[in-house]
Amino acid sequence: MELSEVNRRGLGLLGCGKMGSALLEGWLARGLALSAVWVTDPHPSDWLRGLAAKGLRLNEGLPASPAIVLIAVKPQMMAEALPTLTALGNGSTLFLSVAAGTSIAHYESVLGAGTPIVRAMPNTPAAVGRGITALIGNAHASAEQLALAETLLSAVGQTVRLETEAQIDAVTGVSGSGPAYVFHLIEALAAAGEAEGLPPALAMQLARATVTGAGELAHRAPDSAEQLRVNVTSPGGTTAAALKVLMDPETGFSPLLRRAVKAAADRGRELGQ
Ligand SMILES: NC(=O)C1=CN([C@@H]2O[C@H](COP(=O)(O)OP(=O)(O)OC[C@H]3O[C@@H](n4cnc5c(N)ncnc54)[C@H](OP(=O)(O)O)[C@@H]3O)[C@@H](O)[C@H]2O)C=CC1
Ligand SMILES: O=C(O)[C@@H]1CCC=N1
Repeated sequence: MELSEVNRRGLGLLGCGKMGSALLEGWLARGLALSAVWVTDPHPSDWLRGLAAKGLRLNEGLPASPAIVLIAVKPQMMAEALPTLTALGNGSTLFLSVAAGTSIAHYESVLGAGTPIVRAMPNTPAAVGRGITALIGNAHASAEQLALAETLLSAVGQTVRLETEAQIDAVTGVSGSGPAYVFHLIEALAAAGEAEGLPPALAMQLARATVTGAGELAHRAPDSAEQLRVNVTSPGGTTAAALKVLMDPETGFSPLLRRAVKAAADRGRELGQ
């Protein structure tokens, strides 16, 4: 099943906020027809309204048997939103969920045990084609349906298949939530620059360019992250002085990120209860 099949049978989107929009934007850029998209969202953005004026179906329900339905509502809205989709369960429609926490077993219990489901965890760099999405299907998702989910998700970045659903909470802690840690790094780096006497705008410009530049270098260079770090670090120099603080085994980055990623993964597990 390829994009032509989606254009023929349609794609439903339940919840089109930050993540749903990022994915939809990428798919439209890759050839998904506006006329094949049905979106349900109580407060559509101006962008969505603009697309509706050009042929996307907004809050008009769903087609009789869409190839795929993307579920992109917050886990907290799931109890209200999911029952609206039960008529499509146990059929040939693939459900693709990006919601943190909500398990495949939960979808099966609401939509029907024979429903093809792919659970995925993307991230917001998908909006610029640089996301990474981990995915796993249930027993009823065919090889073609998994391939379709992968085709769609690879339109907005890299994809990886998981071996077990249990891995997805750790994935959420690393890459799903991860962009927020990096944006906070920019904020914290800029604040530290200000504390060293730089004007706020200059500190922010330096911090943002440094994080995005280092990210691009990590993306393009063949070297390991460790080697890229070593390349910046002159013996006895300024970077070594900073890394002594950041690589402290008790108070440095590693134990801090370990706690942060654990908190995110634990919250994912909690949302799944
Ligand atoms: N943001 C991210 O970085 C990532 C998010 N996710 C997952 O994606 C999902 C969506 O997150 P995100 O896009 O950030 O959240 P948003 O709040 O931006 O988007 C959710 C959208 O769903 C709408 N909505 C609420 N209730 C319903 C309903 N009953 N039917 C249809 N639509 C409804 C919301 O409308 P309103 O605002 O009016 O309530 C909103 O537009 C979550 O499950 C999250 O776990 C996964 C990976 C990364
Ligand atoms: O914060 C959240 O719960 C979602 C899941 C991953 C990123 N955002």
